[in-house]
Amino acid sequence: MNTVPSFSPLVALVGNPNCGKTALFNRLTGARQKVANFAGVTVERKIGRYVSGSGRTWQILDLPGTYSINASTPDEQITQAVITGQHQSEAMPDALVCVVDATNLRRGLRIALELKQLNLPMVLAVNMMDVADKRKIQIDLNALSAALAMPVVETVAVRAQGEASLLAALEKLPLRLEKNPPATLEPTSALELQKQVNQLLKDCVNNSAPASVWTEKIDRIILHPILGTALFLFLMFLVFQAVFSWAEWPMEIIKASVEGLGDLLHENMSEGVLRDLLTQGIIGGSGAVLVFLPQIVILFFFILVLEDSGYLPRAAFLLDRLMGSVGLSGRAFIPLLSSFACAIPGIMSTRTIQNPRDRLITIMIAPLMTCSARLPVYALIIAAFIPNKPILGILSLQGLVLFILYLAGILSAMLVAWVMKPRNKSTHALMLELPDYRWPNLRNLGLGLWERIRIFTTRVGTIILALMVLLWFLSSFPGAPDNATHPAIYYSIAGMLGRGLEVIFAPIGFNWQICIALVPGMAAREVAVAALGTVYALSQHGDNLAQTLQPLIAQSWSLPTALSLLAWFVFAPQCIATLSVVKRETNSWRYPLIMVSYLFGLAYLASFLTYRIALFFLG
Ligand SMILES: Nc1nc2c(ncn2[C@@H]2O[C@H](COP(=O)(O)OP(=O)(O)OP(=O)(O)O)[C@@H](O)[C@H]2O)c(=O)[nH]1
Ligand SMILES: [Mg+2]
Repeated sequence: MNTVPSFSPLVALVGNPNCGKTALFNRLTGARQKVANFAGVTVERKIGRYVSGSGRTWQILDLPGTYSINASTPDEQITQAVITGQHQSEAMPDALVCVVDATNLRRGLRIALELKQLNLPMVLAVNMMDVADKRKIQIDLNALSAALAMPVVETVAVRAQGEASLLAALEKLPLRLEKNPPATLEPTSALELQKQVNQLLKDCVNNSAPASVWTEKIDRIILHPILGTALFLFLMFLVFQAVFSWAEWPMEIIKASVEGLGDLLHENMSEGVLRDLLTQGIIGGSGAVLVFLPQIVILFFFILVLEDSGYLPRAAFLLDRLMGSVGLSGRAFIPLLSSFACAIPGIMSTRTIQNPRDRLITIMIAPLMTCSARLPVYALIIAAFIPNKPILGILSLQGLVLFILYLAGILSAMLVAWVMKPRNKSTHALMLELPDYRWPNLRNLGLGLWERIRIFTTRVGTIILALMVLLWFLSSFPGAPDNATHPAIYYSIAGMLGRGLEVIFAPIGFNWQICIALVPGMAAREVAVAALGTVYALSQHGDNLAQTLQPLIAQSWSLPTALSLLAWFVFAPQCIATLSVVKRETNSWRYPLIMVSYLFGLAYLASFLTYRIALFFLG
């Protein structure tokens, strides 16, 4: 009988940022952690496992990339703490896999030499060998292995079986069952390290080919102050145009299916509470959000392509001056850009910012970047109130309005950053790595989009659904009195709440139906759309249920109200999940509280001005 080894070693993947650690981790463990072509993608430790041929279970730890084991940023500190056994909740690893980028060995070998001092069993994985081969970089793995006195393997983390050699090397690694005591590091001088690296490169690497020619050529345009900036603006604009024009027909299909389902239930079920709950509460509510799936997918398509191509750090360079003028560090660019997807990963990736004050400012303004959950709200109101007419022949007016809303968020963020900026701040040059351009990996792109579809539909099917059922009950009971002049919802618990809130929000043009929707909208912003769907489905007299949300609000809101609501959502105090992440990252309640209050204030002010000005001009 075979005995299965019971000891499951903990192996940590360590190395420079952007060398492919997470790609390897995903390959080994079947996980789907985020992989992208810029430094600082992974900012927290992630654990996974795989079972090797011998039956042994290995625990694999993916860590944030680091340039040296002497950490300077909060994400690097995590890596340092884990590998030296000082992390509070993580045991010291039993072995290390040092991942290096074959096209950037000079930097990779530096950290390999540093890690070697920890005296842990270690394998060197020379990754990106496909790229190195193309560039005719020859690496003598045997010589490197002999010089470093450790197994050296080549890997291609983006190719099937690209990790096989690493698995084989791990199996052969002599592992001790008892843990080493935490190592005390004796820092080697930078000069000494450099000397050793130079020697290794001389003995083991034959690199006569120049660096990527393509990258240099493309950069001449993309990093050009005028051409590059124009291209950046064009790209951003393209995204918003695409969100509206490409999404049209898939949205029609979803809308028709949702409506068809509603009609089917309405016709085939007998009248009663259950039918109302299903058609008005669930289909009217969750269905109203589901329609926006295509727009979300298109937005993420662009984000993922930009992330994987290597464009993002370049955009950070282009905008560094502009950001510096309001006191933001160029490093804030990527966290802020990620916040367009969702503020939560954006806020987490501020861990790559070294200066605590810079980091705090970035956290505080991250929610002003329009997250994808707000897209349904914008899209709903824009589609209902902004005519779908072309301007200058090619641009759509709806896309332009969406662009302006995003821009309004960005400009207010810069204003807030400027207000928070320390007055005597010395500016320092932006040090960011520019990775080589890469074709976005199709599998990655597909997985990334699938992940988004899954997250979105899960939200529709769980939190939004649950809230809509609750809202439906609150909006249906108690029923209308006998002499009712309004629809029943007006007299319900939710109706009373909405009418109470209307006192506060009437000056900015919100009716009681909108006020009801604002409350569950705090759980997640797209819920506001679902809630409007339910509330308006219930506000209907008689049997004209077939009407979907968009024509309903077009009939019942004035244009100033619609504009005011758009302005509200540029600032709309963020969802509870964001606040709890701010609490965690800043370690206090102070900043989430400041954040809610200042955003609420700004939202109210912006809506008030918008409403009043619109009333003045539009009557
Ligand atoms: N061609 C090629 N690309 C690779 C390989 N390994 C990783 N990549 C790509 O390199 C980029 C960086 O990969 P990640 O796995 O995110 O790198 P990381 O080391 O986890 O980076 P951080 O989390 O920022 O420290 C991605 O665009 C990957 O698709 C490889 O072997 N060959
Ligand atoms: Mg990573």
